[in-house]
Amino acid sequence: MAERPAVPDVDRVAASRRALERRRARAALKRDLSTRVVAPQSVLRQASEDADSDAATMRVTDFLMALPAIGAGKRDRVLAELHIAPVKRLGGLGVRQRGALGDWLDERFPPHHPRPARSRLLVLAGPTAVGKGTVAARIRETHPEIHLSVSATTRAPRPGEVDGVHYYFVDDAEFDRLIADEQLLEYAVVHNKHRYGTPRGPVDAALAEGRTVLLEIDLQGARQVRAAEPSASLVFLLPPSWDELVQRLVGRGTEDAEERTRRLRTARVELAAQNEFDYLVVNADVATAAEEVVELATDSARRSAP
Ligand SMILES: Nc1ncnc2c1ncn2[C@@H]1O[C@H](COP(=O)(O)OP(=O)(O)OP(=O)(O)O)[C@@H](O)[C@H]1O
Ligand SMILES: Nc1nc2c(ncn2[C@@H]2O[C@H](COP(=O)(O)O)[C@@H](O)[C@H]2O)c(=O)[nH]1
Repeated sequence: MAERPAVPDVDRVAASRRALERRRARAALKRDLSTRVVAPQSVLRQASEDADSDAATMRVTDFLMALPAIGAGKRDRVLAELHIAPVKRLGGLGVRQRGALGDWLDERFPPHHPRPARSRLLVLAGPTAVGKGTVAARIRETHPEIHLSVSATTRAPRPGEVDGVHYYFVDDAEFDRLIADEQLLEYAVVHNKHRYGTPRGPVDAALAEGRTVLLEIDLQGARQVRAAEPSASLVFLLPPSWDELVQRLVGRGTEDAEERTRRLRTARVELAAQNEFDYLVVNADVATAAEEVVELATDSARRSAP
């Protein structure tokens, strides 16, 4: 029998580097699935459209285990029910298997359906460090006709933050007074730490002038606004990936490790609630995300015009 030619060392090194990159990319994709930064249906779609994608090379067992609230028992029952062998990779599924898995995902993780905007009151929410403040600042710069609400907060200013511009920085007694006088449209303790609230007066005044109003607030606040004003449009800002979100939080450098952990815990809860929102906007690029939000605002204004 002819001997196989030896694989040159350089090829072996390159191949093992590629394999390592693949494993890292699949691990990142699993983090995106478990935190709901990406929908499982879009990963399945990617796997079927591009045989060379990271999604295609992921084992179905790993894919299922990365989904929120799916343990080993559930995984095995799903594989048996859908007649999928545990060794299968997403890219190697047959048409029927892919269809069955897609149907199961749709039932277990209902896809998001955008809802048309109905009023000039727009809420921008999303996990910590996704870029809500940055996108809002860009809108302030490029669309001065949109009124950006300035919140009251009991947290201390960060370097560079100006009272009355970024927030109204108040103490606990003042925040209590605002609540007692019913001056807040909504308020909440955010990240289990400080209180934040939207002053009602400026919002009412801007709406009365026919302006579009943008509130940059957390999930609890968004829910309160929806309850008080059901026609408000709720926009949820998503990061391009979980790792990018962590990178942005660390890169901002304004929180210590304990506070970052607290914020990332809240981020998971907020991401799990994204389907409550009318629109999902991915903030991969600030200018593009800001324009998408402005378009929604313009659309709302048109629909709510008398
Ligand atoms: N599209 C983007 N690409 C890269 N970096 C971004 C992008 N958007 C925002 N950032 C950066 O991410 C960091 C967090 O942004 P920002 O403070 O606006 O987030 P946030 O959602 O308002 O956070 P929090 O809820 O914690 O206040 C900042 O350093 C900002 O410069
Ligand atoms: N419910 C409300 N949440 C608010 C308001 N203003 C800001 N926020 C949210 O707080 C966190 C943390 O903000 P940070 O400036 O300390 O990083 C962030 O998610 C904001 O959206 C508000 O008036 N009401």
